Amino acid sequence: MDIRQALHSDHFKTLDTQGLRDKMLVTKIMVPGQLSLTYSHVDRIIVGGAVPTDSPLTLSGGKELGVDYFLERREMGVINIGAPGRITVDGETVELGTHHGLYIPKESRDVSFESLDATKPARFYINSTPAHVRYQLRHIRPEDASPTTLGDPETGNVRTINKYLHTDVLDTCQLSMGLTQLEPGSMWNTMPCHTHERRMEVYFYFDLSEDDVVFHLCGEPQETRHIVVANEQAVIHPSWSIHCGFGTRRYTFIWGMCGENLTYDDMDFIASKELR
Ligand SMILES: O=C[C@H](O)[C@@H](O)CC(=O)C(=O)O
Ligand SMILES: [Zn+2]
Repeated sequence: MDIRQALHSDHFKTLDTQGLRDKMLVTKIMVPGQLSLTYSHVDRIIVGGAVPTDSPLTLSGGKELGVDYFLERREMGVINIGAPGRITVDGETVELGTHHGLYIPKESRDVSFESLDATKPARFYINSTPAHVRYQLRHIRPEDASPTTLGDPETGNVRTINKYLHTDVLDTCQLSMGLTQLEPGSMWNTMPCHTHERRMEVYFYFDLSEDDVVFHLCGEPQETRHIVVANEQAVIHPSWSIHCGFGTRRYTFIWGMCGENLTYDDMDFIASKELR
């Protein structure tokens, strides 16, 4: 696993472009035939992807976490952004179409990821966080994900926020996750932006062509920087950082949060004119 240390805002200020990318950007997520995981010291979130081709991919690596098996003391959220696939958790198989999600509870021992058709693989995006209670395995279909459409064409940010791992949908220990889809012609997400000192957040951008990018904004509100993000890359934010962006074209992203609370609306909004 790629290990990322936590980043202090004083250090953040001193970094150049490559330095920022090395600390915050995760580029190795969707690798055909592989399970790729990055471990962040920020609230110990694990971020990654599984792209099964000819054979199933199995979650292993308990040793790296100092436990007997991966989810011994963790929970996991998965959203499939590829073709249909299936996930088997301790003998129970769930078929996940495009944009279907799965919550896998603590103490799930055997977890494997498969594509229905190896030539059109599933692309499972994964977030996992420490957990201390075992809740229920749960399949979340896009229509279950509590959609809210907001924004305005005038401000270029018409988008639908789908909340997959959210208190209205299911119980989790600390992980929240959802998928936000922008309408054609809308390029901005999360503007006006916010921080939430109580939770860290990871943004994973996808549905971008080879030629398109997202200018992702991060940093303390009065000390912002941008990171140019390509398709299927993620940015890890400590809780002091804003997180928002604009694309060269519309895109979709998955957000995942963990920390002190599960209160989606617990955000401190920042007036755009206050940003520096
Ligand atoms: O804390 C919540 C997260 O930053 C996202 O859910 C915001 C988002 O999807 C959006 O405004 O487009
Ligand atoms: Zn946020």
